[in-house]
Amino acid sequence: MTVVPGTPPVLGVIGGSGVYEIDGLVNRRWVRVDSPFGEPSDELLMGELDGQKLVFLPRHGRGHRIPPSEINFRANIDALKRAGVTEILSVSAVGSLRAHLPPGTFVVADQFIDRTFAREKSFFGTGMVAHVALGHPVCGRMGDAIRQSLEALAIPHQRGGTYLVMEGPQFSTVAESNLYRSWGCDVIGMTNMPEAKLAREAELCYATVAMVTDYDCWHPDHDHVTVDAIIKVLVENAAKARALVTDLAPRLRHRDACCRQGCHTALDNALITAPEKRDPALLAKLDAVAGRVLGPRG
Ligand SMILES: CSC[C@H]1O[C@H](OP(=O)(O)O)[C@H](O)[C@@H]1O
Ligand SMILES: Nc1ncnc2[nH]cnc12
Repeated sequence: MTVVPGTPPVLGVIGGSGVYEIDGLVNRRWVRVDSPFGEPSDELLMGELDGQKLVFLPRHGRGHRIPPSEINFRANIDALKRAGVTEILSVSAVGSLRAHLPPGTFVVADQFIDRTFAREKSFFGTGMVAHVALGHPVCGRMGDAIRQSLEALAIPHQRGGTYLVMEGPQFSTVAESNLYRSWGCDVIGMTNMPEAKLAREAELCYATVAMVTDYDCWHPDHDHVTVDAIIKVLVENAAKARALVTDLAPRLRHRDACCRQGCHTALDNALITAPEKRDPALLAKLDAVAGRVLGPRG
């Protein structure tokens, strides 16, 4: 769907570890959405929250079936775009790389360092090359609204922070954890890249709420990170995340034009392949992601 001035926002929520459902949705239904990029993680849960259209996708699938490296991020973002989503809230569990960010803190991350290496990272490729800007990888307008919600709900938080994305599925070594700290990173997780890159290519606003579940292994009192310890905090964080979505949805309802930061027009100056050299098969797959600039049939 092309975002034109006056198009009402449709909020997409990608739920991470511990967030497999959304409370309070009316007219809720799970809908299968096919993508030319393969299988999304699950069906999409559609409904309305306080009058705001919302589409929810559990990143690992219901029951947490899919590990980080096997998530089909392209299919997920493409399916959300096909479902009409215009802005994405990504909710993620992370480890803390900073003493002042204890478990239970929510970080509205605004930068990423992408250390993943085994994932498809672009919708584009041979036959249709594109280079989108990523200096500011998240939507600042959404970040402002998220901060308002976190303040209203009295959830301890930090606005801004760098999220190191590792391949996983194993947690880091102490040497890696200390390296990432020396790079100035604040939190560590396994999923927000290439998700944020693909959202930008698909001209969707994207914002991350990174919920701290543990101090990563650099911390002298936390020699090992364990799933058991994480899950305990995760359950508490997940309840707060659902409250956050409920508070945030109406705050995002009013947008009378495309995103001021340019998220909805990211492809305007990104396409480089000469029209006569473009691959029709790839163009056909890009109908949803890049239909605004390529036309619905490329
Ligand atoms: C359950 S701990 C590790 C797991 O949790 C995070 O996932 P998500 O970002 O989807 O909440 C982390 O990236 C790992 O995939
Ligand atoms: N310490 C950690 N490292 C990577 N991903 C995580 N998700 C939650 N805690 C994490």
